[in-house]
Amino acid sequence: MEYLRGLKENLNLNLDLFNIVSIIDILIVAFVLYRLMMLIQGSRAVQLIKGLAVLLVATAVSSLLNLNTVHWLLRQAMTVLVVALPIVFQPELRRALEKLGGGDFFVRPLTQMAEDDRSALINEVVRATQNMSASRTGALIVLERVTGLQELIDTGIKVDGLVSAELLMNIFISKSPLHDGAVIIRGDRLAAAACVLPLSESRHLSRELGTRHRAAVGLSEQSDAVAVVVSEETGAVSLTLEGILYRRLTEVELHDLLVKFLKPTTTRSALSSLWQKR
Ligand SMILES: Nc1ncnc2c1ncn2[C@@H]1O[C@H](COP(=O)(O)OP(=O)(O)OP(=O)(O)O)[C@@H](O)[C@H]1O
Repeated sequence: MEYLRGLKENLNLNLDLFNIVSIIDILIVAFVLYRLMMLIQGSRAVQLIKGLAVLLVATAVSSLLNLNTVHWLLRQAMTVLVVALPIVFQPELRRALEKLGGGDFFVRPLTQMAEDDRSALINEVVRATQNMSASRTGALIVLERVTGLQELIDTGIKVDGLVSAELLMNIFISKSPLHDGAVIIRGDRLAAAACVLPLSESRHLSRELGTRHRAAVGLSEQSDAVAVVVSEETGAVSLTLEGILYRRLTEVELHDLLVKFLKPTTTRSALSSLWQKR
């Protein structure tokens, strides 16, 4: 009897411990996995993970159906892949480790920032845009949402400064060495300037639009980022999202679109966009 009571108490204690420790454990793993997915999104690694998932499922199915030869072949392929992966993805791995060490891993995406901070950032972008529009200063400002833009950030020059209208205007002044190309904003930081974006090949774009606008549309076709363009020729302000170009925006229209498009994403929509075709 005594023994049974002791066993029960022991079990209860272990169950209590299991609950708290397991929940913390699961939360940590979920957070790390989520951040890892955000990190690799938009990079070549996404395609690779999809390929690996297919291979894993095929291996499991072949084992279940006793397809011995197919199963053996798939297992050999997996072994070769595991050895080849660190070599092929060496740049991505290095970047991920650098990010982890540099603290970028924990940068809060724009869409998940506190509302006041996001609203302050939008105001700075709108203020810079209006000033540059009035002075006909060409500009291309990219705001990262869920898709990681690390590969594009790497094409430019690292800035890593707090976003302000003054900083943006300073970068795009025509004599500035950083004025050519795009700036990319990640969270509340201006990550890099002079970045090269992919050009859109769309035939639906007006002929009067040059490469600055094509670059903004191109980026928005390949990622979920928002890009704001100020035309050097006309001072007109445009915004792109998902391949759509919103042209000749007033200050209020630009502000409202930014508020709308940068509103917080749910984890579900973030994850579903991770698996969208690029
Ligand atoms: N692939 C690119 N990525 C980022 N920026 C680019 C890219 N291609 C061009 N640009 C920027 O666009 C500028 C050239 O703009 P261009 O006059 O061709 O475009 P536009 O759409 O007509 O704009 P604007 O109305 O300002 O003249 C370049 O100096 C450069 O700063």
